[in-house]
Amino acid sequence: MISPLPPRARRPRLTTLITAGLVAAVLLSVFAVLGLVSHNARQKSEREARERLQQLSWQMRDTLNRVVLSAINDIKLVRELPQISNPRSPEEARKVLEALQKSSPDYAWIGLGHPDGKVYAATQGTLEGQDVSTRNWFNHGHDRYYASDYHPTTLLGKKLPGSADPWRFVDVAGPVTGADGQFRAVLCVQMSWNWARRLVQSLLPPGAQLNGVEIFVLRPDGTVILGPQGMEDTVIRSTSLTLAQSGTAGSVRESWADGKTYLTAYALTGEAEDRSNLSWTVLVRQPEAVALASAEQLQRPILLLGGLLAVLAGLISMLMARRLLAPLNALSADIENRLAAQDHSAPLPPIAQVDSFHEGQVLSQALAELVRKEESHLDSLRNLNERLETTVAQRTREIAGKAMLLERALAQEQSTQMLLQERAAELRAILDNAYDAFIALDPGGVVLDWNRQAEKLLGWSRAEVIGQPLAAMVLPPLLRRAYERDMRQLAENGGDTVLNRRIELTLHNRAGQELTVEVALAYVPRSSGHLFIAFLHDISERKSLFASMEAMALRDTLTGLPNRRALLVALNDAIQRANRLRQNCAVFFVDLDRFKQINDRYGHEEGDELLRQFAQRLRENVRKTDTVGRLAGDEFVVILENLQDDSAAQETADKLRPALLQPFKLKTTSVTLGASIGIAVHHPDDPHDIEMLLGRADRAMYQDKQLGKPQRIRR
Ligand SMILES: Nc1nc2c(ncn2[C@@H]2O[C@H](COP(=O)(O)OP(=O)(O)OP(=O)(O)O)[C@@H](O)[C@H]2O)c(=O)[nH]1
Repeated sequence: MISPLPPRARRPRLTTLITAGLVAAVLLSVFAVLGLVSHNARQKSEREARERLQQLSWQMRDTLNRVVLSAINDIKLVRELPQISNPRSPEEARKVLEALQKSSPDYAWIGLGHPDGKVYAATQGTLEGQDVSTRNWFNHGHDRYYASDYHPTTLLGKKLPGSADPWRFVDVAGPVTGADGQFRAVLCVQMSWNWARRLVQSLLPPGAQLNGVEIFVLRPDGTVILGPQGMEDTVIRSTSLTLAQSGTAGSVRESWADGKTYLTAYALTGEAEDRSNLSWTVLVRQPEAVALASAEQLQRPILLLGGLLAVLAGLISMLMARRLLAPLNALSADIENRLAAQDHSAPLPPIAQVDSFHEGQVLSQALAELVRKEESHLDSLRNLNERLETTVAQRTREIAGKAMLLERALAQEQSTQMLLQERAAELRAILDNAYDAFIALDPGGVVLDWNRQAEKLLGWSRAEVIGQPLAAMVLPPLLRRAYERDMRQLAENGGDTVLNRRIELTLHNRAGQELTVEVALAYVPRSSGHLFIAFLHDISERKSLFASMEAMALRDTLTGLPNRRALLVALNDAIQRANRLRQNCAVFFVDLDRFKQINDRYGHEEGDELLRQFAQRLRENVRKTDTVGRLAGDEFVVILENLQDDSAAQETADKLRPALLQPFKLKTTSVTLGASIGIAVHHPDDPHDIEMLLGRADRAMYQDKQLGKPQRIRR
């Protein structure tokens, strides 16, 4: 099976991309051209505007200079006249002055101030005789030509006819000297400021005013002495003013106090060599927006043209792209149909061939080749797939058969497991309820299992001992080394000395009490580590019972003394010790005299009591290391050891006799009776014969009884 292609994300068509790309390129070009043209147009407009404004400022400056210079020239000319330099009368001088005024209508007043500070002659006689000694023109015009700043009139204004604007004047003055070169007077021309206003109007044609061009004349402190309406007498601080006052002329772009940006041309009036006469600043400004309006206007048609070009380019590119991509679209539709075809075994028409352009031709041929290869590849895949499916079906059948077998084996295994678990549970129950304690150990002696009986016997719970070494817990220290040796031997060679046999062991329980147990040990070989199992049975009680019974069998029940059996053993041991130590030992055979009569007279109980007291007296009168026993009836035996010589036994018997003759206090009476003592001594080199030794003692006792006195030792 061929896996289907993943779903395709929606992508724009190539026609759209080409059209969009071309439109974007055209728009980009238009904007680039627009930017360039606009920039150049702005620069050009600005340059032209600046030039215009500068020309205006220069014209204004030159005209101002020229007017003031012309006034100075007039003064220079007139002062040479004798009517002025040496007037005969004020009338004579006045005539000359009025003639000058007539030729220059803007000369509002021309006067001649004498050194005494009073006006000597003046046009229309105005201010004649008045004191002008405090006026600037009078003071500065003594020795040089002086042109004053614009100023509102003081004296003269009141004398002149009324005007809409207050009268403002510019004073131009110069010294008048006589033929002898002596100072005679100051000649002053006061020019009405109206000529300056007219000058502005003549320089600014209506068109320029419409374009927002404005001319300012400023005093050095920035006060507007000539400017647009409302701005006169205000103070301006601007870069252009500063630049102009540095003596340069030019133009700047700057912000004015109204917040707008203006192109401003600046120039400084007065003579470059000496500006002390006149240093007004001429500023000619135009709002930048207006100055550059032509450049801005140029942008609109370019934009329009660009837009049209973009639309046109889009249309053309779309048509071209469609035409170019039509064969490719047919090709891709063909491929899509092939991809969408469900039945891959059905034959599909061949890939369409594109012959209209080279790349399409190469692409369609390459695709046709690819499709051919893919179809052949698909055929191989189909064949492979069929073979694979057959193989898979066969393997599946085999696996199903094996799975069934495995299932059966698993079921069998499960039932075996259950059986095993049941057996294990049974075994556990058997072990837990076993009469004996059960312990399982690994070859290292570590506890692996521990039944309930083991818990009872030894005191540790199963949980406490699992994983613990057994020997350290239950074996007395002395036995541990032997136990470890035995365990090693068991692990190495099976240790048949202990395996499968019952052995007796002494153990400690948890409380530290000693227990005697009978152990049956078995060895279980296993693939997962060998196992020793031990069954322990407590035989402590049986042992103590046996011991007490054994003790009873060796004791005389009436007197508590060793009986005949014990005496024979003790005598045997004494002979062995005597032989080993090369010392003598002796046997006393002691028999009560006329004991029968006690029984007969006082009864058996009193007879028993007498026997007990007699035994006690015997015990008290020999050494602790000596043995006193009762042979039978009223016959007793004393075994004496560590005797230095032959007389030692006789001496002991001699000491014993009087003690035995002391009265015995019975319940009902007190009796005194003697005892016959037979002595037999064993020397280290004598034959080891117990019966013979006892017989000798018995015979000696009989003789003693017969004699009624102690006998000498007989060999
Ligand atoms: N009360 C008592 N009497 C016993 C016991 N065993 C033996 N007799 C008695 O001790 C007596 C021993 O008698 P005999 O051997 O003649 O000794 P005897 O009377 O002392 O005579 P002689 O030895 O010749 O002086 C018997 O009468 C026994 O019945 C016993 O355990 N208790």
